[in-house]
Amino acid sequence: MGVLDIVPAGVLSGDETRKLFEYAKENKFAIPAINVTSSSTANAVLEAARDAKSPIIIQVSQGGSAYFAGKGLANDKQQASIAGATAAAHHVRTVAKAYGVPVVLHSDHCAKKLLPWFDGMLEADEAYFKEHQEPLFSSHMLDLSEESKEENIATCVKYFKRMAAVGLFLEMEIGITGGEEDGVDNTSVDNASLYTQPEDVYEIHDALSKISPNFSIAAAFGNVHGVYKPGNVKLHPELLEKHQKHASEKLGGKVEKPLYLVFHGGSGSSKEEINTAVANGVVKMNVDTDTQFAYMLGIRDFMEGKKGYIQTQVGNPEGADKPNKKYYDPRVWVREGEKTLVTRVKEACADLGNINRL
Ligand SMILES: O=C(CO)COP(=O)(O)O
Ligand SMILES: O=C[C@H](O)COP(=O)(O)O
Ligand SMILES: [Zn+2]
Ligand SMILES: [Zn+2]
Repeated sequence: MGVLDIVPAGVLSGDETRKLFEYAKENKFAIPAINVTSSSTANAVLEAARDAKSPIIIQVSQGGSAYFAGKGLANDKQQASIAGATAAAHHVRTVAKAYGVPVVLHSDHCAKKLLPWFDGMLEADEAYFKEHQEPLFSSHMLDLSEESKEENIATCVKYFKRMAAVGLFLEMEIGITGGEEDGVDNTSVDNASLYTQPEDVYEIHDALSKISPNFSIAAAFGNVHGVYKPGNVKLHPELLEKHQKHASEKLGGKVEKPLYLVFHGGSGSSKEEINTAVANGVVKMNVDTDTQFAYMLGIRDFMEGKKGYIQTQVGNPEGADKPNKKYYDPRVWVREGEKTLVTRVKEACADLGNINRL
């Protein structure tokens, strides 16, 4: 039995997303969530998943969404982020089935000030649901982790009711991810808020499970966005076991790991940290910085290696009359970035045990 016995190829609904996460948790593997910013990066992620025979999560951040629509557009009311997220979703929906893999289509961190972006995506989900009886996306993230716990939970409850009505999955964040996300600077937050407490995690589980089972929790365990030289924030994925134990006890002990947990800041993590996280019920690990670097690598090497062929349209080291069209065509050099991105996404799949899972 494999993932395709549980869920179909193509973009999954919220219910199917939960079924996939349940299967991953039972079989002790997790699925990488890769941030994409263009059809090129999205296609490379799908290509990697197809080659690795793996389900995959494709996500867009607020800034990545705006980029997808075009940096030349105004975004003062989140209009470019809404249009770009919608365009990215339609693109992935259109091509995903051709790659033959199940895809969780997700939007990344949405802080309080970015809620108009969330509202716009939700309206697109609701419109899509009217026509197709399923939402446009599989899942969205709400990140009110910088607000009080009470406000965080209340906001999630409010949105989750509307999301559940159209079959969406919710990811929420409690405890802060360090580093940077979408112009939110968490580089100097208080250390304690980088580690979530089991009681807080259960309080969220209790509030959200009354609405629908289709949600996950990004509980902080020292996560940081970006790759920096080792500092004083240390990743402690072993703490996640406490969340599962506490929730299990509160729920009567029948289910050993009741929570679907999410690992933010996957870039630069050691294999050991990843293994511990997966053993403790992490079903989704976000990777952005490392895949950004990977996409650049192929293009950098091409530009360096073919330097003599990209200075003028005609004339290269092989002769003054030789044409260079085969070198400056973006399908050639952008493709090199796609190839190195494919390799890095496959590595993320391997790290998480997400290989040959279809
Ligand atoms: O958590 C992430 C996106 O939400 C990705 O973090 P990294 O950029 O550190 O991989
Ligand atoms: O939030 C973290 C993700 O890496 C998104 O980053 P971004 O805002 O640079 O797109
Ligand atoms: Zn956050
Ligand atoms: Zn994150």
